Order: sequence, then C-alpha cells, then structure tokens
Amino acid sequence: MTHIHIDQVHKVYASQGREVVALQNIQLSIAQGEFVCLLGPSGCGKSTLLNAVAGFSLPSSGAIRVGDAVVRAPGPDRGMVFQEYALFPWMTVAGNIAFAMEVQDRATRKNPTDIAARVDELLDVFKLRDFRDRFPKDLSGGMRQRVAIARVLAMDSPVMLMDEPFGALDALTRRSLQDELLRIWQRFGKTVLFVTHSIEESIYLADRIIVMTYRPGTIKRDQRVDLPRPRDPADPAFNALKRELGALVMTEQQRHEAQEAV
Ligand SMILES: Nc1ncnc2c1ncn2[C@@H]1O[C@H](COP(=O)(O)OP(=O)(O)OP(=O)(O)O)[C@@H](O)[C@H]1O
Repeated sequence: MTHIHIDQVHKVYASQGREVVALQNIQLSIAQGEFVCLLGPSGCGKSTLLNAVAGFSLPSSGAIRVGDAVVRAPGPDRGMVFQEYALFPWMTVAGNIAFAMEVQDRATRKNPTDIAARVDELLDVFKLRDFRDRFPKDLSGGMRQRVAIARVLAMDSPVMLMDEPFGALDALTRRSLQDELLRIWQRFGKTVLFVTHSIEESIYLADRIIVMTYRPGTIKRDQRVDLPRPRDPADPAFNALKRELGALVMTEQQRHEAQEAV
C-alpha cells in the first residue's frame, strides 16, 4: 500500500543568522490513490513539504513514511514533476521517456524490448507519437510537461509529486493538461500530491485540499471535495467552495504581506 504518512514534521531553515520555521507540526495521512492538493500563498511551505516527501530535503524533526518505508532520500517510488520541465535537452521525446526506465533497468533487469513497448504505449497515452524524435526545444510548454509526466509514469512510481506543474502554461493548455492528468490518475491509480496556489485548480483536481498557513507553515484546513468529476467551475457548489477557500488563503496572504512589511 503506497499511502503517505507525515508525522509531526517540523522544518527549520537557518537564514541570515535567523531561524525560519517553514513547517510546524504537520500531521497528514494520504491514502493510496488519493489526489491531494497543497494550497496556500507563496512562502507557506508547500514546496518544502513536497521536497521532504520527495526526500530532497529532510525534515528537522518528525518523520515521513511512503508505504512502509521511512523517507531518507529520493527513490523510484516517488516521481517528481516540476514547473520547469526538467527534461534532458539533448535527448528526444522518446529518449527522455526511456531514460528513467533504462536507469531502473539495471536494477529490475527489464529487457530493451519491454522499454521500447512501454515508451510506445506512453507516447500513445499522451498523444505524442508524432513527436517521438523531436527535442524539447521544439515542443510547446504543454507538450514538454506531458513528456515530463510521461517520464514519471515510465518509472512506474506509485506516487506522483507535482510542484506547480502547470503554473507556466496558458489557461487553455493548463485545463487540457489538468484533464489529462485526471484521466491518467484514474487509469493508473497513482497517489498524487500536487502543489498549487490556484484555488480553482485545487478544486478542479483534488479529492482533498490542504490549505496551509503562512510562516510557520501549518495545516489550516483539510477540505474534502466531493463534487462529481468532471467538475464545472461554473457550478454554484464549485463557486461556493472557491469563495470559502479564497477567504482562507487571503487571510494568509495578508499575514504574509504584514510580516514582509515589518
Ligand atoms: N533553503 C532555504 N533557506 C532559507 N529559507 C528557506 C529556504 N527554502 C525555503 N525557505 C523559506 O521557507 C518558507 C517556505 O518556503 P517554500 O518555498 O516551501 O514555500 P512555498 O509555499 O512553496 O512558496 P512558493 O509558492 O513561493 O514556492 C519561506 O518563507 C521561504 O523563504
């Protein structure tokens, strides 16, 4: 079972001789297959928490478990998608998707035919077959991000960690990528932890939205979203939730501005 269990996590950074408490007492359990968004204004610790789950930066105290294992370093069970696509510019689309599998291959001894078949399957899933031999520089932002997601799926990680993955995309591309992500999430049964500061994006996507407070980052609201999918942002229930969460986030944004002004 690939649930995520975050237990009493604190994270303190030392910054210019001062301590910055980025995360305080974070207690959060995410079930296998759940889609959870971390929502909050800039600086509330969303990326810090995501990076701690990824194993890039460990908590100052507390523990994170993914499945039964305590997170001590990055691992193939947790694929990460960043806002900046982080593709290898010297590799083609197919090469980028295959790369992670080739690395894993050494551990799992998949043979090259398996990899080629899996790359073809993913190119189909993401409608990228006609672009398989293109390089990242020749792709639009939306396509690059599809390649980045395909690469994580290629690793077959049960957990997908996503840090504002659609933040740099225009509104239409963003919506189509959101729909694609939901389709993939449902088809492959991934557990998704997704950072955003868009309230609408979080309501459109998530089973649960974790609203965070500004410094120290704590959990302000753990909001379940029961609206049926596909969700309609024009729906009154969608809008009511958007207003409610908007008020929470605004309070934190104002705290942020007040602290910055000191
Ligand atoms: N390496 C670091 N050293 C010192 N302080 C840091 C470091 N990384 C983050 N911080 C501070 O910790 C707090 C949380 O930062 P974090 O990047 O996790 O927030 P965030 O909610 O993801 O914001 P954003 O949406 O801008 O990425 C911020 O106040 C930030 O300035």
